[in-house]
Amino acid sequence: MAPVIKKFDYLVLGGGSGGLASARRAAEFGIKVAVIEEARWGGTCVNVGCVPKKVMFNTAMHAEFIHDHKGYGFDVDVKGFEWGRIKETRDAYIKRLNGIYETNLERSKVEKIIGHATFTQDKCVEVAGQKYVADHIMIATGGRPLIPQIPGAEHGISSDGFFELEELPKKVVVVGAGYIAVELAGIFGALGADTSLLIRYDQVLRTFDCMISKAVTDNLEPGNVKLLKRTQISKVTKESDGTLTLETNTGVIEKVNCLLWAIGRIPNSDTIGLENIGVAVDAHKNIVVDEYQNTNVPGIYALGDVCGKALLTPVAIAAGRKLAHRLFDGKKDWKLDYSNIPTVVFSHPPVGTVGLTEEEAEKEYGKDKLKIYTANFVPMYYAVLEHKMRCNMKLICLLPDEKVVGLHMVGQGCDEMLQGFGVAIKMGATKAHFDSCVAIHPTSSEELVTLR
Ligand SMILES: Cc1cc2nc3c(=O)[nH]c(=O)nc-3n(C[C@H](O)[C@H](O)[C@H](O)COP(=O)(O)OP(=O)(O)OC[C@H]3O[C@@H](n4cnc5c(N)ncnc54)[C@H](O)[C@@H]3O)c2cc1C
Ligand SMILES: NC(=O)C1=CN([C@@H]2O[C@H](COP(=O)(O)OP(=O)(O)OC[C@H]3O[C@@H](n4cnc5c(N)ncnc54)[C@H](OP(=O)(O)O)[C@@H]3O)[C@@H](O)[C@H]2O)C=CC1
Ligand SMILES: N[C@@H](CCC(=O)N[C@@H](CSSC[C@H](NC(=O)CC[C@H](N)C(=O)O)C(=O)NCC(=O)O)C(=O)NCC(=O)O)C(=O)O
Repeated sequence: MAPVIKKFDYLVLGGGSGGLASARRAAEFGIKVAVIEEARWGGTCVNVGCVPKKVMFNTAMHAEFIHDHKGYGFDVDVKGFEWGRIKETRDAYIKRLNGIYETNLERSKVEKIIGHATFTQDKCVEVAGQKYVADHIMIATGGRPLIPQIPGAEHGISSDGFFELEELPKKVVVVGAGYIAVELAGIFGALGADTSLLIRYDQVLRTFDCMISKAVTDNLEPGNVKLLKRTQISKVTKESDGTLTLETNTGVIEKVNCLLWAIGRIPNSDTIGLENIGVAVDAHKNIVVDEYQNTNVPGIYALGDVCGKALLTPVAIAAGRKLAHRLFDGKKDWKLDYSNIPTVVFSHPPVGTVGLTEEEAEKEYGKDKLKIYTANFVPMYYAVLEHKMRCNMKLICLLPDEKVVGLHMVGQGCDEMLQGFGVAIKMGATKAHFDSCVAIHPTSSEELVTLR
């Protein structure tokens, strides 16, 4: 006899950032909620994304600061760096977080279902032979790294594999020009690996403001990352000594210990039986949703990376919580406003950006309607050091009242500097509002309120 179909008020596919946040918020409203997860609680962010990446970024920051100790008068001998040790403590931290997330679900009275979820033709969700139904079903199955279709590509790893590395590879090649490529190449470089970054064009982060793109590209080599422009791999061969030989359009790269693909991600929408229920996806397999996270099928919603828009943890969390309030808390109009989402790239030094790029602003409003303010300075931290990492800032203002429509910066501390400015911009701040705030001295952030 077939097992009885279990019914919930709210069924969530995916126990990552969006799924967990939405499920737990929904459970606060006294309804019956379940979340299905096939791997580890916490999803990409906790297990193979933001969290372990930030630990490694912090590790890399230590490596950078060690070089600066001498300039500040310290006589410090570095005897070595143990990748294995930070990996062990990092793994233990992630394991603790997995447990915390599991306990949080139990505390919130959200039922946990372990296994791979797929939609069936009879409009159920099936996990390991058990069927489930719900009045409201939300898909937050995230995405996975893209691996190119070239001979030998399987000898490379993705960002997932980065977190499995047991030691710092001697010679590394990272391929890609986005967030992940820049962040992971920066970490490898700072920690002392012979690191090359292969990009298809002339700059990294090409979708960012041109100032950011140029500054981050220029900062790669001083950050111990060799940049190979207009270079694409056509074939990867694994040699008998275990190293990789890469054939590219600009030459052969030999004796590579680690090849890392960071060329984008694809949504996990093709493994969940969407065809059985007719949920629409776009040409990139992103689930198509409206501004309320509704798919084309009533009662089925999607959010986070699987929708392909602003692939960031706080976006998935915020969309998930808003949806829970809309469906179960009577907040009929609640939805996430996807405009002015602040974001940081943990490059060396980091990037902070919110709002329109200069190119986007020109396209939307016309060049003559904009006033652009910039700053380019050496932060005081470097005053007593031989090496200098400049800080670049840009404020894009819309005339006549100079409403700030874009803020871009790259430099030491810009990661932590952005959130407050993000609030101001979300409130509709003008240049005059920025100017009316007295500077905090001496900080890099004061430059943003004294621009002329
Ligand atoms: C290397 C890296 C670094 C990043 N750094 C940052 C950062 O610094 N800041 C930031 O904001 N964002 C960062 N991100 C992006 C961030 O991790 C994602 O935007 C976020 O995790 C998306 O959340 P989600 O809920 O949409 O999906 P996920 O967190 O990916 O969760 C999806 C979950 O669904 C599960 N799942 C998939 N299919 C099924 C199925 N059929 N059945 C059951 N379970 C299933 C998966 O196992 C997974 O646990 C980073 C990403 C990567 C890869
Ligand atoms: N700090 C944060 O908040 C982080 C956020 N994330 C999120 O995860 C998302 C995914 O990251 P990521 O995988 O870096 O993707 P991105 O979309 O950021 O970047 C991928 C880049 O790789 C380049 N590329 C594409 N195809 C190829 C190819 N065949 N060969 C070489 N290069 C190629 C493209 O740049 P080009 O066209 O110039 O070649 C493309 O922009 C990010 O967009 C971000 O939203 C990830 C990490 C950190
Ligand atoms: N922002 C601080 C705090 C870091 C932090 O949030 N730590 C997390 C690490 S996992 S980071 C995983 C990520 N969390 C967040 O992004 C933090 C969420 C924010 N505080 C909020 O509530 O909106 C996420 O995917 N969340 C989904 C969800 O919370 O439902 C933690 O310890 N969490 C334990 C706990 O929550 O009890 C920092 O960077 O130091």
